[in-house]
Amino acid sequence: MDSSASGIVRAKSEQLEAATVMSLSRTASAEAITIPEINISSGLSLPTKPPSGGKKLVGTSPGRKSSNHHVRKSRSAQLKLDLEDVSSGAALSRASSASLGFSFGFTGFTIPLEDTIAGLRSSSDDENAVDLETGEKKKRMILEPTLPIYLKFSEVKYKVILKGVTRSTEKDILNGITGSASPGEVLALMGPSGSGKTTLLSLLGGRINGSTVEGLITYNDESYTKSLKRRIGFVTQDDVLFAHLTVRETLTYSALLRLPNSMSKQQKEERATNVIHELGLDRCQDTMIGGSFVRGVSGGERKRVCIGSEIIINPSLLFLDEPTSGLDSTTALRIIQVLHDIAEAGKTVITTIHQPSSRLFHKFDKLILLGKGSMLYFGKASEAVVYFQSIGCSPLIAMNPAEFLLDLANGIINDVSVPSELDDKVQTEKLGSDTKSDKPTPKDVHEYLVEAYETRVADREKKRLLMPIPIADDLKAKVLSPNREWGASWRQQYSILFWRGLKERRHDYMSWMRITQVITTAIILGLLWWQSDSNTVKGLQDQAGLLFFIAVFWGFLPVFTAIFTFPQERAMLNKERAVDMYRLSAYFMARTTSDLPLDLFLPIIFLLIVYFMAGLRQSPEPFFLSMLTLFLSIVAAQGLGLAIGATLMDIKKATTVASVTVMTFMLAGGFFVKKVPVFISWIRYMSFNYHTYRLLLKVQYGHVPPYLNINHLDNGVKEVGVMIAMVIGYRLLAYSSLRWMNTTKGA
Ligand SMILES: Nc1ncnc2c1ncn2[C@@H]1O[C@H](COP(=O)(O)OP(=O)(O)OP(=O)(O)O)[C@@H](O)[C@H]1O
Repeated sequence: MDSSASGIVRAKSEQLEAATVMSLSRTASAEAITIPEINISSGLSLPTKPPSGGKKLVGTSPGRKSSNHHVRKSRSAQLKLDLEDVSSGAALSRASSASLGFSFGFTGFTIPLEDTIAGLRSSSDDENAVDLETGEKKKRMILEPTLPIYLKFSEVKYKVILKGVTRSTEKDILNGITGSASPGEVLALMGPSGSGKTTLLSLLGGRINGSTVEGLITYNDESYTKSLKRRIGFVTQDDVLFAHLTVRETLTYSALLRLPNSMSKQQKEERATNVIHELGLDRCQDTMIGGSFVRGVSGGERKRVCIGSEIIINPSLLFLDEPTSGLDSTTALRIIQVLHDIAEAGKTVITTIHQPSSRLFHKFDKLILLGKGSMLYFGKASEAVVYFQSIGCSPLIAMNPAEFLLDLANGIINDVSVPSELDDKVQTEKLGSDTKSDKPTPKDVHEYLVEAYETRVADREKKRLLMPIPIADDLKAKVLSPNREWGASWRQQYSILFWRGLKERRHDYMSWMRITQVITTAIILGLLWWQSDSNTVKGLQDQAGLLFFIAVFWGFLPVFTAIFTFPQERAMLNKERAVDMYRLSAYFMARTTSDLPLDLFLPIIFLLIVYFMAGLRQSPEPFFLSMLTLFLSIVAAQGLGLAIGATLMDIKKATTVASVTVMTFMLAGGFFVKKVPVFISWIRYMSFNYHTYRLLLKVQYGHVPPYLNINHLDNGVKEVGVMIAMVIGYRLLAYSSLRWMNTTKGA
């Protein structure tokens, strides 16, 4: 047997082991809940869904002929294992290691990227899978190995402190939530609006921390570390995407920034293409995402793009906040099917869901039902109804299970039988009160359900969670790595973000409104000061007025353009920084420099028009020096706008502060008032209008005529020095504000 053939055999046999761990993890999860009265799950059982069964987006793993064989083998292997085998940890640990040596496609195990891959690919009869939607053959997605992550959480409590005018109050959001999710499973968090689903999801995803969080959340029995960010995908409820990028551009930039440096640019782009195929986005790949003012892709497609941006990194843990809200049931089912397939590929998937249809509901492996921040149920989704029946709550009419559970969580029991315990309690309470009705109130129902869960299930679950994860120490250690890893180098991040910024704002750059505004102003100024004469006192005073206006105009415009920069991108910045997509410094530099080309192009047109129409000093030197002075003024003013925007992060507040500031700077600029009281005269040194005006005067006239009543002007170096200090200082302030915002968010 040659080496490549032996590689294939080795890889295939390990693949079988890996398939076995998937079955095992499902089996382990299948025993999640055992209720004293009725045995909801019976220890080791067959997985609720076969590892490669069900409808898939694409066909199965390489060597489809052998895939059934694998499944059969893994199932029979699984049947042979008894409970000791599972809990001894050896089997899981071994199989987990094997799974690490393998890559997962969404639809099953695939081959490792290295060594044996070439041989296997050529021998595979299923390299191209069939898209269920179009029926077309397409290349299968190949992902690098995934670290299986077991998520456990015990007694998780969370409260917020609400600051009132006179005193602060505490509000309990979560009251001791316990549960777990294993690789290969989809755990759904369900409950009425405001029950704490998003909060729990954020806590589990490491997005909320602080002193108001209690309880234990572990990942392979280890606490959260920042290195986990690269193994976690988090799809937020709001689809935060750039409106003017296409679907392909969005996913490609995500791949370029987030995938490890060890992959080439081409491989990263290929990954983006694969994700597009996997999520059925081929038809809209060149369509803009769109937003409030731009028509773009549909809601379902947007959601899939968001999911794609997260699964592109091949995460071990995938969190999704209401991925189906606002979608029709078919699109919702399709998205849940995608999640199902992702889980089958060895990931742990946790999703919040509002009101799933029954078809959707049956796609979940495990379920947590929350009511007012308390646990009402944790266990297999398929057994939730049986559990509630066991505690005396049964639907009286045929109902979607999700609807039944949500009614219970809301305390609505119109079409639900009431347990005798609850009835007795209501009757007893009624005796002592005139107002109490016969029917249990939502509060009564909630208390009964919480108590039932506490007494019948909670302790058992908590004990179960204390058992260590049967996984090898070296795999656990991978979760522990304290180092942050960046997908791309600083230089690459800068360049990707720079070009992404240019693409996203290409429409702004070509904004005819802005160009027209500048050209029209220039022409009006040119006409008003048409061929002005600087040889007379009146003419010179007029020209000085023009120069001051130019200084003010190119001070105002950049400030009011720049204040929007960071507040507008705040959501995106938070989202991307939360997953360590790039360094803040790379983003800051890229964001502030990608606007410069247009910001420096417009004043050239402006000055060309005004300068010659108004008849300013006609020689190249003063023209270019005036141009440089304007550039300096623009970059300094931009810095002020960026600093105000980044510090306040609120467009309304920023606009108010900016207007007061620029007005003060304008008045202190030295044109309107020459004799300023000493105690406030320092203010002019902070005004870029003042320095720009003085430089423009110097460039035009060499010296300043005494009747202009301007302080002594030397060679202008001082003014240039102060402006350069402003360029740097304001930007440093803006950067520090962004960093502070980021730190306080705990990202
Ligand atoms: N920082 C906070 N300050 C005040 N209240 C908060 C805060 N965070 C969460 N809450 C409150 O906690 C409760 C749970 O919020 P959460 O967003 O987790 O609910 P949810 O179940 O996801 O709701 P929905 O389905 O409507 O999204 C709500 O009543 C919410 O108002």
